[in-house]
Amino acid sequence: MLVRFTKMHGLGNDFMVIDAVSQRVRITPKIVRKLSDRHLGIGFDQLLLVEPPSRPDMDFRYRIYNADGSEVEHCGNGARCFGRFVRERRLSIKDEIHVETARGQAVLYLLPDRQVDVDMGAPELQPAEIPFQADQQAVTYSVEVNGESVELSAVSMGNPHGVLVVDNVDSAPVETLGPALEAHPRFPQKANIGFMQVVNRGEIRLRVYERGAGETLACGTGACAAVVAGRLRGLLDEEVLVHLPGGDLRIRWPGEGKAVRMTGPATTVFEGQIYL
Ligand SMILES: N[C@@H](CCC[C@H](N)C(=O)O)C(=O)O
Repeated sequence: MLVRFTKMHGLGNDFMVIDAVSQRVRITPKIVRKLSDRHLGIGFDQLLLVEPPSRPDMDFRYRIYNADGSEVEHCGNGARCFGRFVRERRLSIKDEIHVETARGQAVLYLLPDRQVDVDMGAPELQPAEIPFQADQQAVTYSVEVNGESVELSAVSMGNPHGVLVVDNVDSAPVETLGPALEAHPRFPQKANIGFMQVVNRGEIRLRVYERGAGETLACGTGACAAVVAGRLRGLLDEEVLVHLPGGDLRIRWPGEGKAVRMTGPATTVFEGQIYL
């Protein structure tokens, strides 16, 4: 089966995007792992599959697979690339696009200069919903890992995140604590782990060790989770500029029960065809 695809990225978090609206595609975890290989395949952090919606009030459904083949609930940078993709492939001419994800929905607003604004929905903070093992909801939790105790916030943006505050992201133990916390038993479905340095009340620096992909150049849901965690800890204002290794995202969160908004770029790199 010969399949057309587009290679895209959001601040260096890169994607293979496949139109499953106008072509037939069968994706399995094994195929995703093969395609994600940066030496033997296309190479990407996530594969995005654009499908017809299952509900009449939605424009599309979009499925997300991590490089390790696991299917996940949400992807912020992917949502922006998805928005540009449906416009560039003329699957939609709308500036406001409603999309179903594995655990909810997102609304995308296409802006000039390849910028996309995304309504990411309200964060979930109840431990059982994240999921995170704790007796009751708290702003931070002490977690034993690698023989030490770390303080983290647990937030779901549809997908699970743990967020640590560090003095300096450049020297943060992302390579050691990242994988250990990603697979920590208190995150029964694993988690994305963010390391946040607060620059001031309107600016943070962030590195994210992503579940199923390792450290990426940017993580959209990770940026939203970090701002939510920083706001809950009283460290940040409503609008925050998030500096990631691949570039900047603007995140806005008015507070509990309200949706998080994320604005940033989406870039097309090339188009191709591959036998699956
Ligand atoms: N890169 C993404 C998040 C992709 C999914 C994540 N690795 C997970 O397993 O939840 C983003 O930009 O949000």
